[in-house]
This record gives sequence, C-alpha cells and structure tokens, in this order.
Amino acid sequence: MKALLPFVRMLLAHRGWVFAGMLLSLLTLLAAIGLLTLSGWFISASALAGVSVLSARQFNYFTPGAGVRGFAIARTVGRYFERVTTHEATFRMLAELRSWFYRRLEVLGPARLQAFRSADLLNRLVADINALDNLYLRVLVPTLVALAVSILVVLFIARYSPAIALLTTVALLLAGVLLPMLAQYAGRRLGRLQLLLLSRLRVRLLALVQGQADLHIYGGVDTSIQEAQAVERQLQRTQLRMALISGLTTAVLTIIAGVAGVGALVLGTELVLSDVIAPAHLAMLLFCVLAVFEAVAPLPLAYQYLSKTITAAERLNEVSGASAGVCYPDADLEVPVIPGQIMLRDVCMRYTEHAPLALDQLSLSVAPGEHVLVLGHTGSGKSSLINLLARFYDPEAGAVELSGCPVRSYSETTLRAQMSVLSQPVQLFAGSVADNLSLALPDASPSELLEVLRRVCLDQVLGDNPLEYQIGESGSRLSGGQRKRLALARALLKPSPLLVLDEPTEGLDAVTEAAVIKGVLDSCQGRTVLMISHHLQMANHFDRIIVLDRGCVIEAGTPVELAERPDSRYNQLRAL
Ligand SMILES: Nc1ncnc2c1ncn2[C@@H]1O[C@H](COP(=O)(O)OP(=O)(O)OP(=O)(O)O)[C@@H](O)[C@H]1O
Repeated sequence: MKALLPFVRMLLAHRGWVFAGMLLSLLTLLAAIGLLTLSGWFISASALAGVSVLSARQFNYFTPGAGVRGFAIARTVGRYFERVTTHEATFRMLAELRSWFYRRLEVLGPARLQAFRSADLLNRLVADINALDNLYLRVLVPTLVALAVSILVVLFIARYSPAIALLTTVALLLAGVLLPMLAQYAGRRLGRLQLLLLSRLRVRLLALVQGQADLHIYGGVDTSIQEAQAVERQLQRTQLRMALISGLTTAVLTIIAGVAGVGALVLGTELVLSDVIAPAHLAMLLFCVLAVFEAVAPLPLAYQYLSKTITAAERLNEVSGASAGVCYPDADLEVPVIPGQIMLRDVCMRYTEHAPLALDQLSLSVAPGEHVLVLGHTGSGKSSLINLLARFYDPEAGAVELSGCPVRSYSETTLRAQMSVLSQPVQLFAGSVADNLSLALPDASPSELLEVLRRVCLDQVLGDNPLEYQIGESGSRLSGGQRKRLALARALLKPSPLLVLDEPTEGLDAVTEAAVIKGVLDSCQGRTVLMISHHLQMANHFDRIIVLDRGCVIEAGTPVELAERPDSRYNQLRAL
C-alpha cells in the first residue's frame, strides 16, 4: 500500500477534478438510490390510494412523479458528468505520471538504465502507468463514495426501522468490507503475476519481432514462438482464475443483497402489521435496501485487482527511486573558458562496482582545434573515454576537464552544447533524412543540410531529393555504412567546439572512408576532433595519434613521430 502514496499525492495535484469527480459520483449514486426508493413508495402508495375513489382523488401524484423524474434525470446527467470528471482527473494524472517517469528515466542516464531491458522500461512507461488508473477510478472514488452513501442510507432507513438499518449495516459490511478483503487476498498473488507475465510476454514478443532476421538464420524462430506461447498460456490461466474469483464475488454479493432484501421484507412486514410503519413504506425500504448495494458492488473487483495496481506502482517506484548515475548542477558552477579543450588526469573508471577497470590511470590532453585519432585493440577503453567526456558515467578517481573546467561543474545543457557525439551504435529515427539532420540544428537551411550530406558522401546516393528520402524504422531503408554516415552528418551539423566520433567509418570501403574522413576534417578546421577508429589508412591526416591499451594511454605523438619509432604499437597496428 505504501507504494501507492506517491501516486495519491500526484492525484492531489489535480484536487479540483478529483473532488468534483467524487462529488458527482456521490450525487449520481444517491440519485439512483433515491429513484428506486421513491419509485417503490410511489408505486405501492398509488396502488393503495386506488382502493377507494376518495383516497384516489386525495392522493398527490404530481410531487412524487416529479421527484421520480428529477432523480432519473439527475442520475443520467450525473453519470455523464461523473464519467467525464473522473476520467479527466485520471488522464491528467496519467499524463503527468508519464512525463514524470520519463524525466526520472532521463536523469538515470545510461549508467543506471543498463540494469533494465528497454522493452521492460517501455512496459513500465505504458502498461504499468495505465494500471494505475485503477487507483482513483476503481479504488479511491468507489470506496469513499460507498462509505458516504452507506452511512446516509443507513441513517435514512433507521428513521423508519432501526432493525432494518442494523440488518443493512451488517450486509453492507459483509459485501463492502469483508468481500473486498477476501477478493484482495484471493487475487493478491494472481494480480501481481498477471502484471509480471504481461511484461514478460511483451519483452519476448519485442525480441521476437526485432530479432526476426537472426532467429530465421539460426533457426530459433520456433523456440522463441513456443517460449512466447508458454508465457501467454500462463497469462491466460491467471486471467481465467481472476475471472473465476470475480464471478464468485459477484455471486456472493448478489446473495448478500438478496438475503438483506428478504430480511428487510420480513422485518418490514412485521412493522406494517404492528402499525409501526405505513404499508407504502415497506416497498420504499425494500427498494432502498436493494439499491444501496449498487454502492458497494464495484469494490470486490477493484480490491481483487489492487495487487496489480500495487505491483505496477512498485515497478515504477523501483525505477524512479533509483539513484541517478550522474548528477548535474541545476546551473553552471563554471563557464567554459577554453572551448574544445580536453584534459584527463589519472582517470580510473569502471562500469559496475565489481567490474574490472575500463580506464586505468588514464591521462590525456587535447588542445582546442586539434584533430586526434584514438587507436587501440578492441576492449582497450576507447568508447569508455567517450562515455566519460559525455558524462554518461563518472570516474571513480582522477579529473575530467572539458573546455577548461571540470565536466562536473557544467549543467547538462552547457555540457551537451560543448560537444557533438557520434556513438556506437547509432540511433536514427523513422522519417526523412532532413528530419534526422534537423535534430542537431533545427534552423538549418536545406543548403546547409545538403552541404553536410556532401561532406559525408551521401548527397548523391539517396535519389534526386536526398533530404526527403524516408529512411524507415531506425534507418532500415539505409545500408549500414549509409546509416553511419547520416549519423555522422548529424554530428557534424551540431555547432559545438568538440566533435567526438566513435568509429564513424565502420562498414565503409577504403575509397569512401578516405573521402568521408577528408570531408569531416576539412569541415572541422578550428574544431577539436577526437576520432576513434580501427582503420589507419587516413592516420596521416590527423595532428596526433593516441594509442590505448587496457584502459590507459601507451603512446601519443604525431603520425610521423610514431611511425619513426620502430617498435611502436602504432607501427605494429599498421603492419597488421
Ligand atoms: N556498459 C558496459 N558495462 C560493463 N562493462 C562494459 C560496458 N561497456 C564496456 N565495458 C567493458 O569496458 C571495457 C572497455 O570497453 P570499451 O567499449 O571502452 O572498449 P573499446 O576500446 O571501445 O572496444 P571496441 O573497439 O570493441 O569498441 C571492456 O572490457 C568492456 O567489456
């Protein structure tokens, strides 16, 4: 239950809608009960009035008739506005919840998010948040309204018969308290399981769809489908059991209401026979007792699914409560003084607490405007260097400075403005080439976009109008090399003093690679470029080369200097 508290607080931010919804629910329910109660009295009183001509003439048909009509209209109109207001309150809360959750995800950054699978995060963002609509619509409003209506109706009945009022109270406690408690107990494990199975099913289906090509190649399609079907069957079994519980509670509730009605009829008949109440009041009380169960009827189902709502809340709290991998100051503590400069001193970094060091006492200095090529075997820490500069991770020791100040002193906006990053793997969005490029520079003119495409040799290969070329989901209508180059063009377009490129020419033939690197370096005069690559054919075009091994710099110098050292790692790499 504690897991729900943050969300109740979030609901209170929309207290106008929340309380209006509750009030309208209360009035609608009272109108529905009033309609049945008054109708019961009116029908029997009219029948009795018709016994003699005199009483028929004296009986006032108009006032109760108007009352019945008034209750009927109030119930219909009230139901409409109640639905509008309660749903408005819920949707407002869900919308706020979604952006709140997304902001929490953003703060966590890659360092923390790698603990979650992306399909599972999507499931939390969509399905778990949707499951929380149960909280207000099906738990909070019906519970409070049922409590208020029950008290009012029992007080009304007590004016005519304390015995019937007592009987109604006991029946309401059974149907509105004990039955929901039992339903919650019965659905506790199943509701939780249902939510987790649904999440598991989505994760499996997404893997099945995304990995279709590889699964076909390696013959894993049937196994994956069978695994997804197994989860689905399990899910269906839980749904069936939940449906059985709902059916059972509905039946028990109907029996309780029926028994209460029969009891009220027996007690009321005795009161009529002993002239304590008028005969017309008997029908009125009977209808009133039966109608009040409408207030408690939704509760067993709501509480049966409460564990599902609580589990959804726990899953959201698990992500939102995770400590941020990296914390940014709200405002800059220092402003960039030497744009494009990089300085790392004795930096140690690891991805998780017990993982080996990915960077080990690494020191490095890059001057503004310098073009540096970073080489090293796979796993030597090249991408980790980018992760540090972009502050996706923080070092456990040492200092990282960018543009003359520690990276920790910049707000996230300032830090992002300092550098443009082409990371691995690249992320493209469904849409046109222009849509993807404009992300980096929304005001860029078509000629600027074409120019940057030219720099990466993409202007001639995507038809007559390359800017409008639709690249498909994640760039599926592009080749691997084209995808990389489009992402490279986007990185080039961002007007930042530092450009960090992680293997931008991967997948390109030697001729295109040479043209692309030349295009990039020519367009980056005055900008610092830090480029990671396994390819050395264009190494001479860089001002300096840095070679990493096991997380630290083992060689640094101009291409000529390193080439002159016979036993340099650079020469060994060139010889491969
Ligand atoms: N997200 C991660 N979580 C845990 N360990 C990681 C993560 N990313 C990299 N590593 C580990 O950190 C070390 C350095 O990896 P890094 O990606 O920096 O190497 P790299 O030089 O860029 O390799 P490559 O040339 O293959 O891209 C490796 O041992 C790797 O297994």
